[in-house]
Amino acid sequence: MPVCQTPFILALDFPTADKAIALAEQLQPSQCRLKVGKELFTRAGPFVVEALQNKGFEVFLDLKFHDIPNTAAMAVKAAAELGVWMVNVHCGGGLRMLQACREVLEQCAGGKPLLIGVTVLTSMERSDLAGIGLDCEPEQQVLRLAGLASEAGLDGLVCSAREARALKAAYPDLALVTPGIRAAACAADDQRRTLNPNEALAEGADYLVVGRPITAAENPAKALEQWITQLNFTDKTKAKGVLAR
Ligand SMILES: O=C(O)c1cc(=O)[nH]c(=O)n1[C@@H]1O[C@H](COP(=O)(O)O)[C@@H](O)[C@H]1O
Repeated sequence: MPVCQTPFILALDFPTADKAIALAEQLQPSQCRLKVGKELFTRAGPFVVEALQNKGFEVFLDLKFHDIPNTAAMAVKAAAELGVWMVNVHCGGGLRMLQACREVLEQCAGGKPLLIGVTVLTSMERSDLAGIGLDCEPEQQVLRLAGLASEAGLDGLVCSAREARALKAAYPDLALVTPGIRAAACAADDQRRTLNPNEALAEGADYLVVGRPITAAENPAKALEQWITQLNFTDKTKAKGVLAR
């Protein structure tokens, strides 16, 4: 049975380890997993990951590795050695990069992190894809990249919850990690493909990544509690083995 009892992953996009740890101290590992991303990790390094793990939290190391196969795979290995629960890589690195990342984990002794492929960032819409030479809807590109992730044997995908229904139909075994979660009253910020938490679960999302709507609240711990109370997730977590490690 996993420690965490909800699908929430809280994005700790803070400039210092002190701020991230201070918030974690107000939360329980049963309420959410914690995500350490580029800003916090670049400033605080592995120390902050270890500090959060020592408080009992499962950590998603969100560094979105995207490089030549060997470099990306060695970075994934380093993440595994930190004992993180989940790590992500960009599917845009291509099939050989994804395979190298999956293969390196097979050689790791001990607990392996879930290896998750980022498809199309939730901040992007059709016009952004046009700007990088892709003349298609985000969902088409997401499905194309999901095919690579599935072929490479990854555990899941980062996508918008808007694509979750189509992805679950095509790739039922892949866990869907969905950022861009916004309650009706929240600002979208730089997100473009958003959905509210209950809609996201109804569409098939397995994990809900939320940052600013909770971390920028006056009382983030209280805000998280409210988000949990308003969520219809009981049946889903009981039914789904995917929420276990
Ligand atoms: O991989 C991610 O976590 C991620 C992928 C993606 O497509 N979109 C996305 O927003 N994220 C991350 O999810 C978090 C969303 O934060 P908020 O927009 O503040 O809720 C940020 O830490 C992003 O880096």
